[in-house]
Order: sequence, then structure tokens, then C-alpha cells
Amino acid sequence: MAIRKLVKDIHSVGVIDWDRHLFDELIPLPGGTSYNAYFIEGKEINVLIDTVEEHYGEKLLDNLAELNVERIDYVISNHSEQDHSGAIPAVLDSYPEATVLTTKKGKDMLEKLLHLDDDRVEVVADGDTLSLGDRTLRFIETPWVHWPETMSTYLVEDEILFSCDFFGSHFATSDLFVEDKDEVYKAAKRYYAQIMMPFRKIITKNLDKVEELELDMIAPSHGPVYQEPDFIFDAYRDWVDGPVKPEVVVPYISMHGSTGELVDYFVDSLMEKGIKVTPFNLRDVELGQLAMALVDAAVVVVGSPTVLTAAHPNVSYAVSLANALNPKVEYASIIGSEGWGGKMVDDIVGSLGKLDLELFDPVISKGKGLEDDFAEVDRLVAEIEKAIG
Ligand SMILES: Cc1cc2nc3c(=O)[nH]c(=O)nc-3n(C[C@H](O)[C@H](O)[C@H](O)COP(=O)(O)O)c2cc1C
Repeated sequence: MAIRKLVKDIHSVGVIDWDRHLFDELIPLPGGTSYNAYFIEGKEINVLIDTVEEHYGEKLLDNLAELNVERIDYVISNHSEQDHSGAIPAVLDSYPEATVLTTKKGKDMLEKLLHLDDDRVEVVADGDTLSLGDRTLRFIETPWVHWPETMSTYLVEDEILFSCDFFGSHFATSDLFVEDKDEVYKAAKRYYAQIMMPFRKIITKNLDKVEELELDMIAPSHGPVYQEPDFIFDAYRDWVDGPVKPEVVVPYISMHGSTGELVDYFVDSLMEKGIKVTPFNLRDVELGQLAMALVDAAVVVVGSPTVLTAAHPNVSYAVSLANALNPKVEYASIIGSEGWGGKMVDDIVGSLGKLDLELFDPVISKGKGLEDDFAEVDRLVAEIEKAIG
């Protein structure tokens, strides 16, 4: 059982998934995760805020039974994604009086994804309120964190924001509240990098909207609850809107060592200049680390040999991921090697098309790098130093 009390009559009743290490069959979760659901016992109305993955539905129902919950009037669905909505059908079966409240888009999505009956789902609009008798919930549309239908639910009297994925962290912990700030900061940054960063422009607007609220706590749907909302607000402001940092990220791979030699020289040269640089060998890197580094970096330099006229497949994958994640990065270049020719550079530049980048001339050797190639790396280092040093 993972029932934990936030404040009087409000309990966290979700499930901690200690063993989950991959999300969407794509995103590594080294610290596991949790699917947080919150039960509020009002004087007149009881609500459940979000649920859990479908296969954890029984655990959620057990938690509710353990709390002696006999009636749920409303299930509030802040986000239709299955890790939060998957157990809604099981809850509706067990609590036949319950109605789901969600946004207009949320209703449409829940009906499509979970085949919920139309008459079990009601729509709430931005600013609508629901009185629980002694407490009031206000629904706040916060779209695109990280799907189009998302909202947050604000408990007015207790000043708690139930933000679902917004401000979340994939972090399995028995701590209900943030205890180890460093750990949570890293987990929340990883979560932001992988899930939220593609939407950072609209996240700015959502931050403005929820920052106007009086807040005592933020209770997300993954990871621990924030008792110091400014801790995560400040982090989000920095990640979303803050200036890029003078850091260089170098995702690279090398089959026969030629690109590797140039990249090593490049990394050492930047270090000699006192510029922070992080190489990521794409042979076996955990891509979440790369995503996190891209949150702050001003420069990305991609290293690749030419393979079958294009970039190495691992590079193509990492570069298209970086492009989709939409980091703030401002400058880019390529270091690579080829045997006879191809379109590796065009391939990489094309894959970064979404980003608003200034490109420094690439450095491409024929086979193993020669003196001239290393001189070209010096030129690239000087350009980077001039831009960010
Ligand atoms: C499977 C394979 C495919 C390759 N295809 C190309 C190619 O299309 N065009 C080219 O110029 N070189 C091609 N090469 C040669 C490499 O790009 C070249 O050896 C380069 O120097 C390797 O860089 P590295 O030492 O960093 O792996 C290919 C090499 C391999 C192993």
C-alpha cells in the first residue's frame, strides 16, 4: 500500500513503480517512477484526481478500499494519457456513481483511448469551479504539458496545485514530499528534457498562468510532492526561458577511430580554453543523459563517419531526437570522416532543421585526420570560443 496523507482528508493513493526503467518503450527511467492519484474527501463531494496505469488498477482500488472510500462523485482527469487514465474504467466500474470531469479535448480523447461511455464524462472549462462542500476545486487549462488536452486542478483553500505531468519527475521514492532536492532536481530535469522541452514556448505561458496562484504545494502525477513550489518554478523558468549556458555537447560515434581522434582533440582543446564540454559516445550512451545536457547547452557539435552515403545510423537517431526535443541550443557544427564522399553533413544539418541554429563550418577528414584537419578543429574551437567564451 502506498497511501500517504498530504493534509487532512487528502491522500496520495497511487502506485510506486519501482521496477519500471523504460517509458513509452523509449525513455529510460533509471530511478523508476510513480503514478500519483489523489483522493480528496470533501464534506459533501469526494473526488479522485487522476488514476494509474491500467495494470495497476487493482492496487489503486485496494488503496481506496483501505481508506474506506465508499463513494467517489467525480474522477478528475487532468491528462488522458494511459499512465494516468488507464484505470479510470476500473474505478468507474467499482464506483458506479462516479462521473469523470475533464477538458473538452480530454473527453474526446478519453472516449477514443478508453472507450468511456459518453454519459460518464462531463466537460469542465478553464476557470470552472467545483464545490466539495468545505473546499473548492478550480480547473485550469494548461494545454500541451505535454498533450493538447492537459489541465491542472487547483484546490483553492489548501492552495495545492494538482498539475499531473507538469512539474513531474520519474522518480520512485517512499518520500511523499521532496526530501532530497538534488535527486529530485535531476529527475525533474530529465523529465522536462524528455517530455516537456519540445513544448517550451507554450510552457512559458502555462508557467505564467499557474504562477499567479497562491501555492502551498504542487502535487504532480509522477514523483514527490513539492512543498516549496518556488524550487520547481525556478528550475522550470531556467530550463524554459533562461539564457543558454556556455557549454558544448558532443554526441558522436566512430567506427575506425578517425572521427574519434578529431573529437578527442576537439574536447581537449575546449577544456584547455576552460569551456565546459561533454562528449556522448553514441555507441552506448543513455540518451536521457544527452537530452538533459541539451537543456542548457549553447552549442552542439555532432561527430559522425560517413556510412552508406549518410550519417552513422546512431547519429541519425540521436540528431532527429535532439531536433524533436527542441532545445535552446544556438550554434552547431559537425566533425566527421569519410572515405570517398557522400551527404553525411547535409543529412545531419537537414535533421536539425527545426532548430534555429547558426552553423559553423564542419570539419571532415578523408579517413584518418591529417594536420590540416586538426588545424580546422582549432578554427572551430576558436569560433566557438568567440561565440560563447
Ligand atoms: C559500412 C561502411 C559504409 C561506409 N560508407 C561510406 C560512404 O558511403 N561514403 C564514404 O565516403 N565513406 C564510407 N565509408 C568509409 C568511412 O566513412 C571512412 O572509413 C571513415 O574514415 C570512417 O570514420 P571513423 O574512423 O570515424 O569510423 C563507409 C565505411 C563503412 C564501414
